Amino acid sequence: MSGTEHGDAREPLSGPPESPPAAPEPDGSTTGVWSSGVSRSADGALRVGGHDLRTVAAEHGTPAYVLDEPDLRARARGYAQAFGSAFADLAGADVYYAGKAFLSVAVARWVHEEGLRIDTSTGGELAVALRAGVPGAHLGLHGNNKSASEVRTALEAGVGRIVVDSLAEVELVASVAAETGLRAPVMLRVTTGVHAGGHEFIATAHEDQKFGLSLASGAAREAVDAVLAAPALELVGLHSHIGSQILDLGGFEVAARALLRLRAEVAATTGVLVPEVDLGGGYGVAYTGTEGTPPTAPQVAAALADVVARACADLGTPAPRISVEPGRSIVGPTTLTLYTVGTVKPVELDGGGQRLYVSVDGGMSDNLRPALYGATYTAALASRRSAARPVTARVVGKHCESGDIVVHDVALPADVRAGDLLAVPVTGAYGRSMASNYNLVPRPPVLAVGPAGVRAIVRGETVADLLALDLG
Ligand SMILES: Cc1ncc(COP(=O)(O)O)c(C=O)c1O
Ligand SMILES: N[C@@H](CCCC[NH3+])C(=O)O
Repeated sequence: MSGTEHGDAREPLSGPPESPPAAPEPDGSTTGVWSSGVSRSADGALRVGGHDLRTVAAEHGTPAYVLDEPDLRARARGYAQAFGSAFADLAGADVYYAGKAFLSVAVARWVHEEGLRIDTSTGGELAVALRAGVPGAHLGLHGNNKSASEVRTALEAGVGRIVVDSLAEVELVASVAAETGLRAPVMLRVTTGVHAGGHEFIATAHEDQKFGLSLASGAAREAVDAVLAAPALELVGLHSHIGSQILDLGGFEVAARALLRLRAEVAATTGVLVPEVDLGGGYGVAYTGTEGTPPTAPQVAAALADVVARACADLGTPAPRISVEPGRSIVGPTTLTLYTVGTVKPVELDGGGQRLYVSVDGGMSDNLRPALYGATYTAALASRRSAARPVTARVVGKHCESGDIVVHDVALPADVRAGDLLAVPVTGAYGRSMASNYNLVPRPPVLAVGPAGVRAIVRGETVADLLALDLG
């Protein structure tokens, strides 16, 4: 069962120019590529929440991630409400925001205030969520290679669930729990064999990859029995995450049915009815506006509730409490990256025609996804409107790699020039969170635009920060 191929590179680096689409105009909706607070002023500049991006750039510099706080809150609230109502007649549901997509103290606080729990996958993410004041009971800890110290911190913080990823980890968590005298609430991550998602590297439930306990090999069932036999462990749930950037929800039914079947078998053979089933995250978003319509939170919730109700009826077991872990679909569309254009270079192509290479002041260090997955984005002039004819452009970064591409193909006005601002939408998920200091480039700030105006919720790094890490 495969999802969309969106996200895979489709085109070699050189080749005949296409006529790529320009970025769609902001329309205030929540289904397009721009967050709902993005608009264009009468003189053609982009604004977020009424704040002119020229002013934002002048005050905070570029590159910068610009996050639309009301949009993020609305998406988080939308998930909480959609799952709350879709599962009201079953055993209820919790939505965990997947912090790996992007986590900061402010974001953790906002999503918590809007009714979400938080899924963390490292001690670092856990520390940020705890600093935000999210109660431990509303946090989960994931990870395929947790350290004893991460497990200890999680137990001491009273996390609601540690999602165990291997048989070795059953032992690790049991031994840390015994040491601390705390009973560990454990979920087991099961690989169901479903292959879904936008790219090989982000599909996570087929057999030949590192995550989870295989259902087919019997490891999942072995882990269930090991947890039930360990006095320091409490089996609170079964978990499956099938992949990311999924636009076709079909794979979730296969995975949910497999988990619910395992739950029914465990109940039949041990008498233990596992109370919760987590169906993971992975709901896709629109990056360019050409990939079809992504599912909305109410559509996802209704589809999953329907699957759970039918599967439980078929199996003759009561419905479990359900949880899900979306990251990208909550934070991705809330953020744009603002860049300043530097060098603009027309390049003659082998097959004839020209491509305009537009270099910006960031690149693969602030958005690794195009280089890692061939992911597609779009871009728009943010500082002015232009009536110049559209040309085939490629937005590239400032790093020493020809694969340092920000936007593979996009129509930009032929007069795009040094000093223009460019906005790349939908960079909120896996942008700042996968950023690096490659070429010793400082990582940009995350600027939140909200009721209090524009403020940095994550400070931009400086060269002094980089030098401070270097001990000579
Ligand atoms: C275990 C787990 N949960 C949740 C997520 C969040 O996925 P997404 O950001 O695609 O919703 C991921 C990432 O794919 C994951 O690995
Ligand atoms: N980092 C990936 C998604 C995988 C996330 C975690 N399983 C992306 O940018 O699409």
